[in-house]
Amino acid sequence: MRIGLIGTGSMGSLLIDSFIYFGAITPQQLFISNRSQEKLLLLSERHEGLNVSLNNVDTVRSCDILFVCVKPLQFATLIQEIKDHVRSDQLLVSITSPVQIHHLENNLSCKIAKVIPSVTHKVGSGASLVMYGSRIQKNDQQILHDLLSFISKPIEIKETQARINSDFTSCGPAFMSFFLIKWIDAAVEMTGISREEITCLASEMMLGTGKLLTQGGLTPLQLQDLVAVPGGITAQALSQLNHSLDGVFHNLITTTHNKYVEDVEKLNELLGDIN
Ligand SMILES: NC(=O)C1=CN([C@@H]2O[C@H](COP(=O)(O)OP(=O)(O)OC[C@H]3O[C@@H](n4cnc5c(N)ncnc54)[C@H](O)[C@@H]3O)[C@@H](O)[C@H]2O)C=CC1
Ligand SMILES: O=C(O)[C@@H]1CCC=N1
Repeated sequence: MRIGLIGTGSMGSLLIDSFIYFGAITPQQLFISNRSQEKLLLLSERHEGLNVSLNNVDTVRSCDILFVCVKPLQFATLIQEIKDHVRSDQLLVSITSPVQIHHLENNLSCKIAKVIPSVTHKVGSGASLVMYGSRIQKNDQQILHDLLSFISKPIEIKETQARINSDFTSCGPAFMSFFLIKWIDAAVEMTGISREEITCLASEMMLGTGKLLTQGGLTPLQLQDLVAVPGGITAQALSQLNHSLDGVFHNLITTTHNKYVEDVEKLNELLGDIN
């Protein structure tokens, strides 16, 4: 199987590194291109045998599955460039939530899938969100599922729920890190503990919490109740947090969804059928 990847920015590069590191594919099976050369050179240095090009059409012509890892508003130019070169037997995988499957099926003759990855795949962890277009066969689903399983836990979702799901899976690591940064800042400022020491403890705590939720058979509520015994320190702090965080998550979801709708509207204009 030959894999193509266009757009070797942060997520494209992470997918390349992870697919190779976790043994999904060899560098020789990968054909990649990017608008600028610098990131391609860095990837070539890391992975001997990788096939690199500055020409996206070379990438399209060389592969069976093509990952498109450019930003939403960069799709129109790219589609214009590759649309006459894709084949009906090829599978194109887009990794960004606002570009809709119908935008791609309207403009490209190949099979289309949408996968929202996560930075957590760098360590072979986290869920990848998978959505299939109308031309996808059972066999294509199996191939994509097997490939993603090397680096993640693939979960099929409805495209209408891509935003809320990726709020958790792909924005989530940034949200959780933001929460930790604020908490660590306060700890350093108020107690004088070293940032390195408390960051190390906080990271171990996040790992352990994640394991309890994924492997330890606990729901978040059960976990909370195990720690927050009535009348204890945690229970008191949680009551304060509950008060302080009132409305925060509704605002968070409103913000991600408003930005998503804004992007989809721009894409509807840009990706109406391109002739
Ligand atoms: N960063 C994350 O955690 C996640 C990102 N995504 C999605 O991945 C997409 C890419 O994000 P990043 O990698 O962070 O962006 P980025 O800006 O780092 O990478 C985009 C790359 O595409 C290249 N590019 C743009 N137009 C091109 C073209 N016509 N031909 C060839 N290369 C072209 C750029 O030179 C750049 O290297 C975004 O749409 C984002 O929503 C999805 C899930 C998670
Ligand atoms: O929906 C997306 O495309 C993104 C990238 C990070 C989170 N969500």
